[in-house]
Amino acid sequence: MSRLVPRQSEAAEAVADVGGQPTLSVRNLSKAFGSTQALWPLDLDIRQGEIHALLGENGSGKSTFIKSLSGYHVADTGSVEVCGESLTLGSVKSAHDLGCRFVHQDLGLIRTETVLDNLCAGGSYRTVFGTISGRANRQAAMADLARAGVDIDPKRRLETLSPAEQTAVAVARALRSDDGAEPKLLVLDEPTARLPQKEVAQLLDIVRAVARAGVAVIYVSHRVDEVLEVADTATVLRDGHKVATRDVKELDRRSLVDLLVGDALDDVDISSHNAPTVDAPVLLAVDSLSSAELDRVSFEVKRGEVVGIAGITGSGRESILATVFGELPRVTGSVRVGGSEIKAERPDLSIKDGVAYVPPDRKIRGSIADSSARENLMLVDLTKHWKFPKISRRGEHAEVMRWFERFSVRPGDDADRTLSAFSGGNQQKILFGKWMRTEPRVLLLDEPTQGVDIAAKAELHKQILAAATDGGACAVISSSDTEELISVCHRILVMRHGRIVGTLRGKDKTVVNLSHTAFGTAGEARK
Ligand SMILES: Nc1ncnc2c1ncn2[C@@H]1O[C@H](COP(=O)(O)OP(=O)(O)OP(=O)(O)O)[C@@H](O)[C@H]1O
Repeated sequence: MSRLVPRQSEAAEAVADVGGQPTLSVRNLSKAFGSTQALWPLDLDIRQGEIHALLGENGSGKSTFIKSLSGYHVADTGSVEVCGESLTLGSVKSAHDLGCRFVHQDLGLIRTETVLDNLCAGGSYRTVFGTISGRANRQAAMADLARAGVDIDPKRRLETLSPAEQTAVAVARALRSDDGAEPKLLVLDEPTARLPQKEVAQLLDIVRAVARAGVAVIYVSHRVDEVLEVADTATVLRDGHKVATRDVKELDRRSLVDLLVGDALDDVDISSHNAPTVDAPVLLAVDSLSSAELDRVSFEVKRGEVVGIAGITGSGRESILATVFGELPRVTGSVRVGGSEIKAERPDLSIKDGVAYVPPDRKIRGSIADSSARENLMLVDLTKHWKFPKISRRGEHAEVMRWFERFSVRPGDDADRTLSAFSGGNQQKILFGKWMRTEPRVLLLDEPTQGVDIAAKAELHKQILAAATDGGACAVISSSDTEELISVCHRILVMRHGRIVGTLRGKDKTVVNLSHTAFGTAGEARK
């Protein structure tokens, strides 16, 4: 059994600076891409053992900053010191040698391998007299894992671990010091973006453990509440400028959101939107749908309704919408939209019947990264601008600009740049626009706001609600973000072991109820 090391006192208090020198000292660091100044000259100091949150709206420059630290980008100006030693800008090796470590959202682990093999990836096994020693490696692995605050058997296969534990393995691997380069700084890029709510607390414990071990942590996140809970300090970027660096003790949710958006934020609250009337027609009817991961799932969604799907990883939540859409194979069951049958494995026909599906892994399935934002937006339906014998570029451009404005895509004036040159959150907005322009009757949204900043998230939520309540459509949202489901959905279907085990609506839609139902600890589930 794995166990997470109990939470201790605040990290920053536990570790004193060595000789008063910051672990990370950044001066005047800047980076432009063509005419886009992604990062204006930036100064930043981070102490040993400090958890420093980095926040900012989509396209504010967070990734550019981190990639300039890691050596992936060559910064245009500035200098970086790690514990007083100069980093060679643009050199991945220099960043590593000085102790900078990076854990990205996709973790870069092999699910079918053991924890030990993942930790030793790249061949860094311990040897005794030239022979790989199982015992020495296991002991070293346990020590590495303890550094990330977990006690996991290194012989376990990675896929048997919870998502938070898998993140701990990625952190432990990043913090290995086999080659003699002691880790000093750990950069975590949105580590909780894909975690179910219940595991967020575990992940935050891992971050605290790392800081207690004396490593400075840069914690990139869009989640304000998490930042307030775990970070000692927060830096907010906006349009490539540093807006502020604050002691988190001086901040509350309101003041941090104000720093982020520079304006009052109008959060979405489902209670201000009418639920569909009892006699509203059923738009989506799923009947006894089974697949490799689903077990006789049935539900209906009425016109005007927004329904959420919750559940832990492996519950069926991740595959249900792709199966309904016809992208994943079905074993039995039927899906009907407004009376017509949606065939299995024929997403092309689903689209014709008015179904839109926004997949979670937009980089793989949702978009063509090398095509322009305009081409991606127009992809699903080019007929609107077809004027024999060619496409009207002017009409197309005008429509693209309208979508850019509606979703505040940044930069907002260049739809011809490739999609991959937009920040992650802006790519998601473009992808969302692509489907919204087909005016779907049924919107299937898988993790629709992952990586999207707080203001854009509120805007996307408004658009989803408007599409359902005013536009005569309905929406189903599958999300690991419990608060998103609670604030946007009229009712939430909770999945476990491939089945719907409970439905939460009204006052029952709480984080606690949701977790209990998802984990099967709520007694007899509500139906
Ligand atoms: N390789 C690139 N080529 C051109 N422009 C880029 C490139 N990478 C980033 N940009 C631009 O630099 C700006 C900052 O982007 P960056 O990815 O740093 O934002 P971010 O804060 O990480 O956003 P997100 O939260 O959406 O990931 C954006 O305007 C983006 O379009």
